[in-house]
Amino acid sequence: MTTMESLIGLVNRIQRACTVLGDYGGGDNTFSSLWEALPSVAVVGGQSSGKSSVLESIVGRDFLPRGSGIVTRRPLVLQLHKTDEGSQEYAEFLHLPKRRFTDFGAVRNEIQEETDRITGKTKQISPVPIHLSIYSPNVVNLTLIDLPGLTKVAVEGQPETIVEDIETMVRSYVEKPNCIILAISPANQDIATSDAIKLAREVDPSGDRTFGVLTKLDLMDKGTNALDVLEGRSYRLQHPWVGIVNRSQADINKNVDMIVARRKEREYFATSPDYGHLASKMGSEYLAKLLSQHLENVIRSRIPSITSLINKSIDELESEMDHLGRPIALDAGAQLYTVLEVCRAFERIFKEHLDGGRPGGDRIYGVFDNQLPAALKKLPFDRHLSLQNVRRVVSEADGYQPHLIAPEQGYRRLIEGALNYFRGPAEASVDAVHFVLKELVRKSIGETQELKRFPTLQADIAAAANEALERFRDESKKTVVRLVDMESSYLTVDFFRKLPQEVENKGGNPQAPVTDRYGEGHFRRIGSNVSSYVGMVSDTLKNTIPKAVVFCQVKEAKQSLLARFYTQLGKKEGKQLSQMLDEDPALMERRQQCAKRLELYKAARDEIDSVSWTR
Ligand SMILES: Nc1nc2c(ncn2[C@@H]2O[C@H](COP(=O)(O)OP(=O)(O)OP(=O)(O)O)[C@@H](O)[C@H]2O)c(=O)[nH]1
Repeated sequence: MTTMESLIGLVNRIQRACTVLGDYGGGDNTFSSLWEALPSVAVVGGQSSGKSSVLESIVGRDFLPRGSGIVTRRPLVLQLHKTDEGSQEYAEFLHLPKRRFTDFGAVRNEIQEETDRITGKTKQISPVPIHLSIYSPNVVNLTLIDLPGLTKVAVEGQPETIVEDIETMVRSYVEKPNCIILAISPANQDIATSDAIKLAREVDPSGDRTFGVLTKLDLMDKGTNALDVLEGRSYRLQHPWVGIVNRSQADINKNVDMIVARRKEREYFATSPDYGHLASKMGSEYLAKLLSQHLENVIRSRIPSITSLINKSIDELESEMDHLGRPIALDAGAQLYTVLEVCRAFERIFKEHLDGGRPGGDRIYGVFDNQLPAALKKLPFDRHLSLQNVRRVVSEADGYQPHLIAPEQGYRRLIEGALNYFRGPAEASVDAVHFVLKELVRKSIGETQELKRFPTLQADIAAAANEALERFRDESKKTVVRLVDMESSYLTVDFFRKLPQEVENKGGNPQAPVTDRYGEGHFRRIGSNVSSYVGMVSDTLKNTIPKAVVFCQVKEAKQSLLARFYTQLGKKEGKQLSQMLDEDPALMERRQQCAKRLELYKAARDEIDSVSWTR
């Protein structure tokens, strides 16, 4: 008994948790349904087949709404809990957890009102179940789901589609492989025309999970009996048919007590000439026990697959939660911590791009190894040091008094003019590296998983990093321009000392005319001297510009890309921090749903663990 109570109770508790979280099968299919994995008994029957009467008889109480038209418009999950003999009967609704109903007339009203609460007075139907638990010594442990009666015509006030809507809803329950179908048919109607059997045959052709119930045996025409059905000859099912005699309308009007009705039913079968030999397997009490036992067996056999579904779902949900990121705490300290964590993750990735491990850093070397030398090579020194220009510059520098030995001023002007050209490639290298760094920031932001959920913080980090890169660029430009300026501020004396003297040069050729001093050869020599001096400077800058760029931009970016951002962060208030951690609403919603599901599955796992002795 303990086992039975606990197993059915276990499924009851999980079912209730499912309903609270909006899982009642069907509907939202972004998550696998736990509800659908749980075995349940659904009661199906045509209108007036005696469905309500069977349920009330199993419970031993009048508690279902009555009336014309479609009364049951939401599934009613009826959980029966057997209590000790002599204890008081009471009912409880899941939606009114603190209230105990001892008056079953009030239960009936509450079912009606709760139905209307969701469906309105429009007489629509809704798949959201009402959960009712009944605690009584007169019940067996069993869970039944009462569904709207199958109908053929809509009555006044009901939408035209109701006939189809009801069938769709009932079908959505009974087609699930874990659903046990309690198919109610009246004996005073041809079984071939039974709505319940028609539907059961469709969804469970082997009859494995269908229990046939025949009501109104007492209303059959005199001289006829239902033995062909009850003995499985008319329509064969894997489980034996159960015949029932409920209270007649007259009994209901006279308020015949349910317990009395049960006794009368027992007597009916015991004394019936037709069914006497089946008496021990007929009646609503027998039906309740049969179902309870069967449900327990099914649950026991399903526990391993339910457990594995739960474990699989927990794994999936946890990995999705990891992917979505855990929820952020509300206090400023924790928020600051989160922001810093995310920033560090970004910085780590950015550094990997520079130091290797991730691609991109090599493009900076590309600037130094290709772009800069190529740009230096392309500088228009040929033009600047053309014979014509050398002569012009030197003559202009000399003024009215041509130089006597060497054109000191001319040299200086030519060299200064040439050195100015180096600014271009120097600044271009700074810009090129700046763009590489900027691109790496963009890439790193994209690659920081932790940042994906915070679009605002993402934009803040991007802005702070780019602002820092701009600053580094300015500093770097100043430095490289300074390197160039330094070259013109003081020329390398050694170079000129080592230059062969023109006079000595001509020593080998004493006949050379003195006028040559102002001739072509003279200026060509000047040009060539300046050119080799500039070549030497070019070689120096080819080495020093990269040093300056790395020092001012690359190293700074590695060390203090977000330094200012961190300082500003320290001054921020809780509200500003939470604005930074503003998440994408769709993502928040998804996380909330995942968290809720995870809670459900974990609760279900705990429930199952708590009855571990079932194995
Ligand atoms: N004599 C007799 N009457 C029955 C029996 N079962 C049900 N009835 C009567 O048949 C009528 C319909 O029974 P319900 O239990 O309300 O049937 P239902 O399938 O719930 O009907 P709806 O709620 O209208 O869909 C009632 O007047 C019952 O008293 C039975 O076995 N014998």
